Amino acid sequence: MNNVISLFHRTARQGKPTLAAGQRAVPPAPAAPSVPAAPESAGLTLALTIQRGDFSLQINNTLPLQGVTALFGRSGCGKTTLLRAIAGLDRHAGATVQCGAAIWQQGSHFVPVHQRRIGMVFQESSLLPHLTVAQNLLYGFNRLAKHTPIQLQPEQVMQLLELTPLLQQAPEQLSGGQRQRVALGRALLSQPQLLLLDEPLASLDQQSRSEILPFLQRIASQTGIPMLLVSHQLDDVVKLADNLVLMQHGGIHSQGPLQQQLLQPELAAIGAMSLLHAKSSGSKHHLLQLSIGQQQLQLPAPLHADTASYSPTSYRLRIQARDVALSLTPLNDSSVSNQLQVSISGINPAPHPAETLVQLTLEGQPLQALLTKQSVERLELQIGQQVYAQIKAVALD
Ligand SMILES: Nc1ncnc2c1ncn2[C@@H]1O[C@H](COP(=O)(O)OP(=O)(O)OP(=O)(O)O)[C@@H](O)[C@H]1O
Repeated sequence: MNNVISLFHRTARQGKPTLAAGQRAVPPAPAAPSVPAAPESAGLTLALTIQRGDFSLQINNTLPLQGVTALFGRSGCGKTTLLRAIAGLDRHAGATVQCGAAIWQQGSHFVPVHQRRIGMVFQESSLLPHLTVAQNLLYGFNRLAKHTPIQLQPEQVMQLLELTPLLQQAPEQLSGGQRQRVALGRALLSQPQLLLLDEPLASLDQQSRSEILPFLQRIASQTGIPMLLVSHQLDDVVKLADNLVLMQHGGIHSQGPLQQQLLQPELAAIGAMSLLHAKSSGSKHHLLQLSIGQQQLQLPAPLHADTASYSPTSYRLRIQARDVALSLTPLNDSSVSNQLQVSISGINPAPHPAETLVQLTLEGQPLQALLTKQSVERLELQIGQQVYAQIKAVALD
């Protein structure tokens, strides 16, 4: 059984991800350049009605402007249309787009895309082919309007994204993942108050995706610049996002903190999973010692976790519902070492008629278990009951 639990390190300082652990090709983030925190903001207020043939997008919502917010939904539900309207790439009459205190569109007022403080990265990076990496990075930075507040210097961005070795290369000499890193750097150097990322990993193979994810996590934790991330991949969303906006049929079905949003039945249909926040008290014999409230679990430490420079204090655990089993009493004769006391908070139908999705509460955090209906009946599981959750196999992403 693979990928049962994935670990993502979060800084104790900010409570946001800084550097993913596990199969990362990227070492822990170097000492972070000091980056001023982005100002607190009231959110991204949107009022839009867009009609395109049979498709209509209707949005009347305020999205968070903190951390990473994923726009998630089926193909054709309107994610890119919404992102383009936010960026000002498309102008739609009657729309309102307000980012914090900045009104980008309202009535006849329309701030063109180049005057919105937005950094954008798309599926295919659009680096200028005749310029080196350094020149690409600095292209926009050297042309910033005089009054633009500089929150990130080129050296900081190069360090953050480990671009220094690539500076003299041409875009055609870079791998897909490296090109996306440069595109991210260029976007950051435009001094954005919001990063818009439209499937930035979609054109990459699995190896490149896992290489670039930690950099996205670094950006989120070390710059404080809010990100709106369009993604088809729930796995990527769970690794990166703090909030999830679930889009359906041209509208926002629901939005909220990722941990709660994962309980939405629409997401369970894709593959129910849970996100748990755990604290670490270090590692022993290559096993990370983690606690969730009063309860403990152990997981194989990421390979670089034993180094002195790598000592995160909090982690996110991603657990597939199908990898959680339940018993009425603690099991002492099982190979499963992670056994946690939980209470049943819901028993719901699963997409497959033979299965049931059991919602659990573990020290105040939601956990889901996908069981057969037969097992639920045999154990006579009921809401409110205290049971033991065995998290079967353990693997790190
Ligand atoms: N230029 C256009 N003219 C007409 N219809 C369009 C145009 N662009 C998009 N659409 C339609 O608008 C709808 C929403 O498209 P959009 O690209 O926003 O969806 P999406 O959720 O981003 O999809 P995907 O995940 O596949 O990228 C789709 O039904 C699409 O066919």
